[in-house]
Amino acid sequence: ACTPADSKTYDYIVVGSGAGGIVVADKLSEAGKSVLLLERGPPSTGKFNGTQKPSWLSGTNLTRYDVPGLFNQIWADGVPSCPDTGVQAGCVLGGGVAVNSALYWKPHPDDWDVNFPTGWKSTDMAKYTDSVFSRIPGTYIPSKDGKLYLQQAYDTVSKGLDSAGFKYVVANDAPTSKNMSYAHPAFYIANGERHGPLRSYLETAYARSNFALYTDSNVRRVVRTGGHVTGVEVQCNGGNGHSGTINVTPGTGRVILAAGTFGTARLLFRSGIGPTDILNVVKGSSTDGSTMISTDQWINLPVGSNVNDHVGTDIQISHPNVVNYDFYGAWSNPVSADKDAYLNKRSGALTVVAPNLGPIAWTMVNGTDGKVRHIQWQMRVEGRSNTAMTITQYLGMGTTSRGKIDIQANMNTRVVTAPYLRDAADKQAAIDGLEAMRGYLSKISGVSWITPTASQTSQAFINSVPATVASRNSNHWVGSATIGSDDGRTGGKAVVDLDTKVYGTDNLFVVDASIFPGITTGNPSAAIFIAAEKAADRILALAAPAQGRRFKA
Ligand SMILES: Cc1cc2nc3c(=O)[nH]c(=O)nc-3n(C[C@H](O)[C@H](O)[C@H](O)COP(=O)(O)OP(=O)(O)OC[C@H]3O[C@@H](n4cnc5c(N)ncnc54)[C@H](O)[C@@H]3O)c2cc1C
Repeated sequence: ACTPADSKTYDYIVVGSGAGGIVVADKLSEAGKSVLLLERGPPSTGKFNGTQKPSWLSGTNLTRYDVPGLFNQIWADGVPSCPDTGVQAGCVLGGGVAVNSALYWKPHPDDWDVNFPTGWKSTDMAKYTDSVFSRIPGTYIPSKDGKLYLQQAYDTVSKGLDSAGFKYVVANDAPTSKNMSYAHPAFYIANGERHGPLRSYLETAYARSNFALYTDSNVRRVVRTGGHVTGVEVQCNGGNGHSGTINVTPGTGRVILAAGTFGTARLLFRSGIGPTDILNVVKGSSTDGSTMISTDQWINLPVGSNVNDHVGTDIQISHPNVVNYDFYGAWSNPVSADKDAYLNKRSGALTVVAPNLGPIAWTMVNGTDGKVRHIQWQMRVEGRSNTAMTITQYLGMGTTSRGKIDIQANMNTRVVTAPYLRDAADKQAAIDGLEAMRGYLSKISGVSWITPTASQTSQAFINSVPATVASRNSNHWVGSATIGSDDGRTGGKAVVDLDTKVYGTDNLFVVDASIFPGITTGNPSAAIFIAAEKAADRILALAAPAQGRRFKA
């Protein structure tokens, strides 16, 4: 049943329990602050009372979010998706880190040094990186018995990479080796179950008496007078949700938005923060128009205009040695020996992240504009035949193209400009990277090409895949509320300052993927955890807003 808000106040209200929100909420509560973490979605993993599971998991404290071999089934009934977001995203406890493939990479120094402003360079991030990796060590051997399972595709492709001159690394022991290198995929899995922030930071936060978590509680907008936020408006989403206005501690309390690249942008827009044309859409809407904060209090910032994502291009090969395991069948009819090995020993094929990833490889391309671009090659056993592998080229760190998101009158966010291959140098890097990889993969004896076909040039192939969300989406969206010292109110790109505080406010912050000025080399969640630890430190070091400022515009 829905619970109406009471008069309790919090030093910090954190909106969204994803990669950024969980970590920042834990660090703030560890410092003794009272913290409320608000999540719009329902519980996910078993540890936090999730319930979605196949019958063979009944009686266990596990759900489909916990068991790696069931990750294909996470979306089966649509429960975790965010229907108002325009792209795939997880609207459950844990956000992206509950629904993703749990791939986990210690960032390459360029991820900070090229993209981030002063104070957020790789040397500044080193201690937070150590902290994150001590709390979430990750592993490339998910099975508790220490063995790797279903390695046929991995073995086949890695032999080809060896003969092409690639170097094998243990990825998180060698984060700087991201050129002509490959690794076993690394995951935040422990004891054969999904680990990550849900099983580390959230558990420690949850054990503290100064921490509260409300699931099924959707924040509609922040309540503010001028630049000072007093609380948030919450709508109950059923389940155990809460509703009403929840306030921060008068004078000193703060609100942290961690609702993801789309969710945070939506909250800012609905709170009168963003480009005027987009705020006018909110003002014209039937849901928000009559109650929206008045135009004289709008804060004009470039929210939504610097978004980025890995540029995803799928190629497919096949090889007679590749074996396709029926992970979909594992939902209702698991191989009984595999089910027993999982239930009794947390070992075996069901500890393999569905749909079974092959080697992950990295290359770098020198751009025609003089800038280096990083590519991650992510292989999985899935495709047009039972012996096919799909290999996604993730063109990432160093790309210069950016896109834009906005909000529609029904309060759904959407991508208005996709961030893919808009600049010539990005496109050329995708072509050059592919051309080289085709050569490397041809070293695999017995390989056949599905796409591109042998007669198609790499240029023709890259050009044939539309630069749209439908064709290129990599689920790694960043950048709708970019961090920087170039204040967006006066022509800069930044929405938040170096303390992650929204420009023009004195107690509103953003701590999630939105603040990333550009995409990382690998899948981004580890970098988001690290950034969230760093942000917590900077926020805690800030003096409280001066009393009396709170009623000024
Ligand atoms: C299918 C998929 C696979 C992926 N695979 C990987 C991978 O293997 N490895 C990796 O590193 N990254 C992966 N990613 C990306 C990674 O999960 C995201 O980059 C990361 O989770 C983003 O963190 P965040 O904190 O910005 O937002 P999120 O993790 O999306 O969290 C935002 C949270 O805020 C909540 N929320 C939103 N709006 C509101 C509101 N108004 N009120 C209350 N709560 C709200 C959401 O429900 C959500 O829980 C994947 C993403 C997806 C979708």
